[in-house]
Amino acid sequence: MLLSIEHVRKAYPGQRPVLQDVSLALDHGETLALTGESGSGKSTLLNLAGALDAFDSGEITLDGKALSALDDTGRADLRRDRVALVFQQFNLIPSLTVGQNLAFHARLGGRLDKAWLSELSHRLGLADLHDRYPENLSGGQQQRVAIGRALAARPKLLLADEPTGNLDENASREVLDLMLELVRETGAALLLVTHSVEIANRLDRRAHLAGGKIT
Ligand SMILES: Nc1ncnc2c1ncn2[C@@H]1O[C@H](COP(=O)(O)OP(=O)(O)OP(=O)(O)O)[C@@H](O)[C@H]1O
Repeated sequence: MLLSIEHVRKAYPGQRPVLQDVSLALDHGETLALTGESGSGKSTLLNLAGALDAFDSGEITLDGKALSALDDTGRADLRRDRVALVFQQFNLIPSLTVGQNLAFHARLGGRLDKAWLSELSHRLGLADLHDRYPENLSGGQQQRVAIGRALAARPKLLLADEPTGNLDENASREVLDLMLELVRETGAALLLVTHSVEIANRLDRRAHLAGGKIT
């Protein structure tokens, strides 16, 4: 098992708990769609799964490591080695070129493999765009850079929060196709937040979040 979430509770200060008792498991290489109404806590759960935030009780185990036992530094180390994220807003670094954005996280984590990066860049149709800046790319191109950047370090877990939410239908299909293809090829597991039933149906499994629990 790559990711195991057991009876997790999470409340933001001064609020009722967003997650009351969430249990969910994800195997190596498995793809899972997380659905739920706006405000149900999907992004919160994704952040916890990626060791980006702390939870109140329960346990999350990522690649054999219990997150409750880690401090901020421990969580940051685990995240850097195992996890990558793709967001709806692309979140590229505006002052870096496409080529520099692609290499950024892999380089930070000391896992830059130039041959793999070059293959990724070709597969994602980005080879001719390396010298451009994000602002001069279409949304679909920006998200392809974000996916390349995420997979460059060969993460075991890819977390994607509405990754095609800002794209039109064609770009959305193209980006999703490429992401699923590369995820399956690299053996990464994928936890993807989506409102789309069509997208959810393309993944191995689906979990629905409501009332602070998986239903
Ligand atoms: N950092 C935070 N501090 C305080 N409250 C927060 C924080 N992040 C989220 N919340 C609250 O927690 C609840 C769940 O938010 P979350 O973003 O996890 O939901 P979501 O299901 O991803 O929503 P959406 O589909 O609209 O993105 C919301 O009521 C939100 O206002």
